[in-house]
Amino acid sequence: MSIEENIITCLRIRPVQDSEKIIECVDDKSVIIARTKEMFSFEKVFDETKTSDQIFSELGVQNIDQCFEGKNVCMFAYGQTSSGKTFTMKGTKENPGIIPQTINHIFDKMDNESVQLQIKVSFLEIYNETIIDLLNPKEQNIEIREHHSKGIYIQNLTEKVVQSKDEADQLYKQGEANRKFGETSQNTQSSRSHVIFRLNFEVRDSKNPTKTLQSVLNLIDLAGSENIGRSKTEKDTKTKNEGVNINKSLLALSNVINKLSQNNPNQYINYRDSKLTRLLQPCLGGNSRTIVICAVNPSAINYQETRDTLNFGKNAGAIKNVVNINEKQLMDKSSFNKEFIDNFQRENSELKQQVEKSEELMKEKEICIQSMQDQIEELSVIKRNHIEKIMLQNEELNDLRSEIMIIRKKNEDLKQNNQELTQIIQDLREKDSNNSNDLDSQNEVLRLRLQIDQMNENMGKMSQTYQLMQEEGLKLTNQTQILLKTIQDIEIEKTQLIASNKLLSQQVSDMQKKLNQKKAEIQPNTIPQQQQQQNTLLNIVGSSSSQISAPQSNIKNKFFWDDTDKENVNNGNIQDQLATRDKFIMIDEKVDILQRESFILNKQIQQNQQIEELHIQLSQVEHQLINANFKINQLQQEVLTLKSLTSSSESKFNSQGQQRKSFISDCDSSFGDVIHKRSKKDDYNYIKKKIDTEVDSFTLKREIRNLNKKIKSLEGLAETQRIKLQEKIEQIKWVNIVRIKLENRLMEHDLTTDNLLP
Ligand SMILES: Nc1ncnc2c1ncn2[C@@H]1O[C@H](COP(=O)(O)OP(=O)(O)OP(=O)(O)O)[C@@H](O)[C@H]1O
Repeated sequence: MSIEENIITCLRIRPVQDSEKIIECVDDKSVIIARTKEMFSFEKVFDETKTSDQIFSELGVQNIDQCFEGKNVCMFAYGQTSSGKTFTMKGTKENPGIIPQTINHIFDKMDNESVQLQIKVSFLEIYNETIIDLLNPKEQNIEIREHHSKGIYIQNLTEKVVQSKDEADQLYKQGEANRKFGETSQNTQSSRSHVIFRLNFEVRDSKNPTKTLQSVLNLIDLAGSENIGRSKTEKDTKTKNEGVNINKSLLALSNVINKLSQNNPNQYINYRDSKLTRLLQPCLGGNSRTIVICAVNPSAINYQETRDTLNFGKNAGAIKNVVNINEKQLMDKSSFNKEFIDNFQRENSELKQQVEKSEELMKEKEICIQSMQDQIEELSVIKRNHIEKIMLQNEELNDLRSEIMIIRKKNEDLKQNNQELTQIIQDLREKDSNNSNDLDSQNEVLRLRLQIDQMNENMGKMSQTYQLMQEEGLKLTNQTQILLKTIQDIEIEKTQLIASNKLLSQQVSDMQKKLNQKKAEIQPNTIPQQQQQQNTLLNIVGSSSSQISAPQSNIKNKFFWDDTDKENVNNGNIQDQLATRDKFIMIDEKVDILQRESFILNKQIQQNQQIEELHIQLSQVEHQLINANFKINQLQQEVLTLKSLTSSSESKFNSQGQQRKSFISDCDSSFGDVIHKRSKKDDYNYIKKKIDTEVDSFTLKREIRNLNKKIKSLEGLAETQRIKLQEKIEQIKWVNIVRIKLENRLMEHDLTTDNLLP
């Protein structure tokens, strides 16, 4: 039974903030565009006050129920982006749309009316002109096919039988999660694809068990048409491309609708222009009840899009579909059995053929498997060999790594040595131009080796010399100690001498005092001539010894003059004359004593002067001694420094020599081991480093030689100083002897003078 009916069109106006709306509802079936007063009629107009529940109960229930009667039903929302299509079809958690409400309704109806129903669910998406199975998005091979009896169908699309509301709901949610959404200028959660949620009904007719009713319910949420020029996402190539594809498919849909609306049976309808129109083909002018929900956003800015949608609805409403009740006649028992047996036999023969083919295939596969097993075996052997080889190579590699590590370490050491030695070589080259040109040659290496051997010999000798020097150094130290002791003794003697000198000075001053006393005693009893003589004597005492002889002769002259005078006075009192003469004799004697005393004093003064000179000499000698001591200390210090230098150089030389020896032997052995693995450059570097090491040894030995020379020269200097010191000591000894002699003389003189004193 077929029923011709128009596509049912409804309008849903979404609520907007804009005060100026471009459409006005005339009644619940028509609207007019405010500006143009164009009127558009629909089966139903749902203004912004209508809820999703109301829409479903007024529009959904009655149409979906058609599926239970074997009629195909298709319901889709059409409109610009952000007009409320998804809100209408899917809805939100609080306001579930048509699809979730349909699921509820179907299973509620099944339960309530005991309908024997089998439902299969499939869910697909058309994204950028590609069909994606939303229940199995990994499936790539999804294609639209057409069958003479089945009609248009989708190959490999997942179809799942669902027994309950929850199962269906679960599948819907699963598909929704795989769906493509994105942000557009007008919608942050914009559908970037068309989605078709499909339910296949198979209803067993309770009145006639030989019949089943079969129908398909397509619930479609189309992607919104988008003004790409106005889109802020223009820069985003991906979004732009999506927009282009969406618009292209919607244009194809619009074209199909346009043509169909003209109701010209001869007109060619190009359903193949897009996947969308191809899939919707049965719903557009075919066997389906189709409900188009036109969704509009009535803001002034959307005037053109709203008008287009209204026109789309108008055109769609003009399309006539032929709705059939899709029955499937089930056979009676005998014909059913016959058909069943026929089918069974056909299937059986098909299966036999398949089995034969499979067996052939099996054999081929077995052969293949066998050859593959053989190959696997061969490969296993090869693999084992390879593993063994790899293990060996790994071991070799590890050995090589450790060798490389050692060589690297040595190279680093050598680099360091090289840096030091390069400088030395440069010096050597400057000093010895003959050597400079030959350093790189093997001959030079040999020559250097000879030199090194010679130097080693010299080193042995030098070590002996060094020992001798040490012994001499010890001797020198002892001598120095003795000298120091002597200096100390001299110091003590010097102090004693100073004390004696003071004593002597005191004695001299005492003597002068005594002399003055004598003078004072003589003065009152002397005649003017005597006074003159006394004065002369005092003058003599105070002057040098050479001046003494003149006053003596004067005194004597005086005596002679006195004798003449005596004769002159003979004519007077003889007694007085005799007394006077005695007096004169006594004075004469006293004068003699004084003259002697004066002479002794002069001697003492001379000796004092000598002692003073000796003191000066002594202090000079002491000063020299201090200098010599200081120099000796310096020399000792230098000797010590040189000793430490020599010992450190020697130890450095020994350790470096040891290192070099071990390094050279290591290098030799490493070189021998890895010679086949090393390049010529390595060999060159190796030889160069060896030469450098030997040059280093040569330089060190030369340093030691220089140091030893220096030690020798210092020792010579020390010896000279020691001799000088010895001389000084001799001088001091001599001074002491002189001093002692002088002291003895002074002692003797003291005694003499004491006797002379009254
Ligand atoms: N009738 C309505 N009542 C309340 N909110 C609505 C209504 N219609 C749409 N909206 C809201 O408007 C926004 C856009 O709606 P929706 O995503 O359904 O548009 P769309 O036409 O599907 O857009 P697109 O084509 O870009 O996917 C959503 O936030 C939605 O919740």
